[in-house]
Amino acid sequence: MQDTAAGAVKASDVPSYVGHGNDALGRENPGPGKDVPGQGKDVPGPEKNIPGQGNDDPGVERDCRSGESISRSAASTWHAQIFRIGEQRASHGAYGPPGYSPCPGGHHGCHGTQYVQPMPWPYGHPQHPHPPCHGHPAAPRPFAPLPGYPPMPHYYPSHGHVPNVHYTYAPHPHYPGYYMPVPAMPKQAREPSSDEDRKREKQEPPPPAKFDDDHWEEPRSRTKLKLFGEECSDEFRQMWKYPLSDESRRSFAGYIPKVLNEELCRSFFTKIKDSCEWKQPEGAFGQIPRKTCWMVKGNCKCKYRYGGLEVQPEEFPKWMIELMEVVLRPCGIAQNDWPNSCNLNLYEDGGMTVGWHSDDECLFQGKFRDCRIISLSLGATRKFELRRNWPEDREDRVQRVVLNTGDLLTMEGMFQKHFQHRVPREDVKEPRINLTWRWVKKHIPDCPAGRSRRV
Ligand SMILES: O=C(O)CCC(=O)C(=O)O
Ligand SMILES: [Fe+2]
Repeated sequence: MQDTAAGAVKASDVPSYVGHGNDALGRENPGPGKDVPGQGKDVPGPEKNIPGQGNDDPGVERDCRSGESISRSAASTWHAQIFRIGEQRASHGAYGPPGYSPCPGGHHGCHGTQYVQPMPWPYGHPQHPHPPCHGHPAAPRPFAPLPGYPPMPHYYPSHGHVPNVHYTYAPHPHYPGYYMPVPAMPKQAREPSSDEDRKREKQEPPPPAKFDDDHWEEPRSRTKLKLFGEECSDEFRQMWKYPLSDESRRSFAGYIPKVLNEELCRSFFTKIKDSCEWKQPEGAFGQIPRKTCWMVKGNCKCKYRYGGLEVQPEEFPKWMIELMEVVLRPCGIAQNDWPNSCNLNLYEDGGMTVGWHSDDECLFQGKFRDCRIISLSLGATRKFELRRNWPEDREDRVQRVVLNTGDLLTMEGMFQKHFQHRVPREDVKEPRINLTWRWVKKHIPDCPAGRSRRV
């Protein structure tokens, strides 16, 4: 693919105004255009004036783990709005959009005092080569895929493999053949299906190809996928429940209440809370609304990257091995096959959350093959919700599992491809810790654990 006028995309070039809104803590995310190259930081972004997309939208819903918020209305329309800046500027004629001073430069044909007619091309387009000026934001520039990343044939509603950025590609609306990075597009909950929702649904990205008329994925009878609840020893088999068993999508969520007794829950909770080096990193839209820690086995050096943030690995401490011995027993996994990583979250109270997302990062390969994730909850009771990416008729409900201290939950099969999950905000005062054990299947290129695996 040839390079564009804008050159190859760097993570820092990715427009930061997409998916804006309030974050989970009610703060304003960076407004549109604030980081647009060549544009002053204090320039108000034009989308602030777009009805239904303002930061005061009551329907704000946080999505993806970067902590960003996307209002229901905005989330489905921001894709179109990426390029609305140019159109909006033009439609405001001589005076520019509200909040912008007229352009004294008078660029004939585009905007300012000499405005003649709408300019259909954004800044940066060969037909519109002006630099941004006087508060008129630069329109987003076209992006070529990163070197080594083939263009995606169509929009895919999940995380692209752009290092360190939780982005995917969408075809550029003005440059045929070019693709631009956009944040993972969250699917909207389908419960209230208004006309508006239905209209939006039409714009939604196409679902992946199905295996056959009746199955999204190759059925388990052929792939031989075994669930934890089937592989475990007899003494545990009765304990397993599968609140989600979607054979067509080969996606499952398993559950065992109280794999740890109260005393163990309390002692592990205190140990983990006090000994972890909790971080609250900045994602693409500000600090994430929870604390986190990423632990790995042995010499693995894989960082955990999602939502534009990166968490450095810490080696499994002694208590982790002790905890895994207890928690993984009902899963029937031999110690040699234990998960090699664990993501830990600390929710200090009900205001701390994780938004709709899938654990579909490249490390775990969950979008491409069966993937198992085992989660343990400690401390406050919180709700865990899940929803389908591509619901069919009568499949449109969000499902909910209430997770108490000591409860185990699993996500198995192709769950990360077909489902999203979240822990929503709640009126809870007490803290909760969650551990999710995972198998890193694809180590980062310089990771010694990846190298030794291949030898
Ligand atoms: O806290 C939970 O139960 C879920 C955490 C989670 O989804 C994650 O860490 O990816
Ligand atoms: Fe997750």
